[in-house]
Amino acid sequence: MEVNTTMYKIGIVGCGVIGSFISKKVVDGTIKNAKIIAVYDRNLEKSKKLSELTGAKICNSIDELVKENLDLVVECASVKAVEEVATKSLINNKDVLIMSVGALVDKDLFLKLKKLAKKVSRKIYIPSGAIGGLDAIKALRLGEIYKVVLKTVKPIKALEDSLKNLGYDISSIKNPIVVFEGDVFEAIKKFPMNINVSVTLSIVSEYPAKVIIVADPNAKLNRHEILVESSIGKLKVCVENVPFEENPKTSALAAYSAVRLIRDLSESVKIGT
Ligand SMILES: NC(=O)C1=CN([C@@H]2O[C@H](COP(=O)(O)OP(=O)(O)OC[C@H]3O[C@@H](n4cnc5c(N)ncnc54)[C@H](OP(=O)(O)O)[C@@H]3O)[C@@H](O)[C@H]2O)C=CC1
Ligand SMILES: O=C([O-])CC(=O)C(=O)O
Repeated sequence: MEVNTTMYKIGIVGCGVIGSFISKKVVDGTIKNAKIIAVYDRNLEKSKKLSELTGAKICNSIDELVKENLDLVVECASVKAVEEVATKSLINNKDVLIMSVGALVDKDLFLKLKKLAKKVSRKIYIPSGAIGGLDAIKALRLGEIYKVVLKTVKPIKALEDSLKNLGYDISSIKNPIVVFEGDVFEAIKKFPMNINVSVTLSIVSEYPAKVIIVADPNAKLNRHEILVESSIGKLKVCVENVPFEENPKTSALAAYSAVRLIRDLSESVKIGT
């Protein structure tokens, strides 16, 4: 089914669990005809580790990485990194895949990047990440959408950093509690490492999601329950994701979805919406 047999040159910004997972899948051939050419992380040790695995050049800045001969830059660093990574990638004539989708809750930034991508004829890829059902929501969007709700239930350790920042006493949480209920704008501000999916959902539905976050001391999985109501029909999707051991904030599905997206770039058959 492959049509493009030229080598796809990839740069990675953020050498944490997602960056490492994508790199492993390039090295083991799951993503075919691709090579990791350059890596950058603010933590040099993590860059070195990925460089050892892939043979990629270690870059010392985003500026250095985007000057390399690349087809695609994969941002898997942080919400704060997105504007710089995406802007510089596009200006330097590279496609960009954004994992820290939360940054795009800023509509001005989203529209600015979209306009820039069009101007330079490059693409911005936003994977489904840790959720499912985006294919159906894209179609529902052609009707009228009037409700979008995301209820996320995560183990305490997945939410720990954000909860501490918000002043929660983690040790006192003995039963599942709602730690957030509000709109997508507030959700990503308070939980920037945990709820990127709410922004993906809002972008695809073009409707600001209502978000509920539950911290569950008994949970082992990251659960995302999605409800979309529209004039075309109702969609309910629930995913129960295995978290990464090395970073329990992140579901394995998020990394797999990026791997699948990159792999499918060279497929001639496209399935879903
Ligand atoms: N779209 C989705 O569905 C999902 C998105 N995500 C998001 O994807 C991103 C990557 O996730 P994950 O791999 O689990 O995260 P990790 O924390 O495992 O890795 C991120 C790496 O990027 C580094 N980093 C952060 N900011 C910068 C920067 N400005 N410049 C260079 N390096 C930087 C971090 O360094 P340091 O350790 O110093 O912070 C860390 O080494 C996160 O933003 C996460 O929230 C995660 C899950 C699902
Ligand atoms: O991996 C997940 O379950 C979701 C996540 O962290 C995010 O959306 O930021």
